[in-house]
Amino acid sequence: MLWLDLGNTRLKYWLTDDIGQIVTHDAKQHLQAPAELLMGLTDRFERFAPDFIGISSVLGNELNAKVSETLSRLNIPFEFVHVDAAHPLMKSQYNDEQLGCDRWLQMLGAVDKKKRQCVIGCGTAVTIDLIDHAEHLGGYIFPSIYLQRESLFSGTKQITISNGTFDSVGQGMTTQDAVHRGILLSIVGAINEISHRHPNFEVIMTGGDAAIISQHVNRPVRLRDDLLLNGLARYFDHSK
Ligand SMILES: Nc1ncnc2c1ncn2[C@@H]1O[C@H](COP(=O)(O)OP(=O)(O)O)[C@@H](O)[C@H]1O
Ligand SMILES: CC(C)(COP(=O)(O)O)[C@@H](O)C(=O)NCCC(=O)O
Ligand SMILES: [K+]
Repeated sequence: MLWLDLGNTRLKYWLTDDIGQIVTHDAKQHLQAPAELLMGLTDRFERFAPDFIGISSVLGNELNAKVSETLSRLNIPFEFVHVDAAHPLMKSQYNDEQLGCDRWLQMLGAVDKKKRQCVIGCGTAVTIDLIDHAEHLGGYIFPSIYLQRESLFSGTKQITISNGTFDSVGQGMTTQDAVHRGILLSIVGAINEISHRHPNFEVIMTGGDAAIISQHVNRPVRLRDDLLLNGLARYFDHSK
């Protein structure tokens, strides 16, 4: 099988064998041209001859149509995931026409009907979702640390583009530190507040910035990089 995750920043893919083991996987920035990036990967995909392609995309109809066009040339059946708020593994109270399919799949990949869970996706946007015994209660969406920094750079005169690091939530004494620490604190503080409000929820984090953010969270965090893949596998198992 070939599994694709088209996020706002990166395209991730996994090739898995008959028993679901990962044969190879990678993540690449697509620069809003995922179809062109896929075109460059088709040789690699053809060599593995997957019998099915399952796709998660949050890129919208126009880019999805281009992706479909590229994938059609492979002559391998493919299918995009559609959010199902009444899925047998997890019910959701969220507006299912709006819920991002990566968010939903990450939850589907994590959900455990015996637990209360808080699933945090740290991608282009940071998403925080609450699940109570396999019922999605809703959540929050924040701009990532990088999007927040860009908005300060573009919306102010005296804060100019700099390449600081997001490594502390202590107060800053320079503009660069104050910007990076303030932004990191906005996300970490929100996570700490939400986990304070929901003390019995297991905190699970995934996505490109999960490692940077999780270090400052004052609760034990389970880092999982397999959630979306797990969600895709669970989804296509149930839809056939
Ligand atoms: N090699 C990389 N290229 C781009 N972003 C990376 C890379 N490694 C880690 N990241 C981080 O991952 C984040 C994107 O995370 P990801 O989960 O791939 O997002 P999305 O699903 O929105 O595409 C970026 O904000 C960036 O900080
Ligand atoms: C919230 C998201 C932008 C996160 O995307 P990502 O950071 O993974 O690229 C995406 O799931 C999305 O576009 N969702 C639609 C809005 C919603 O979930 O309500
Ligand atoms: K958008």
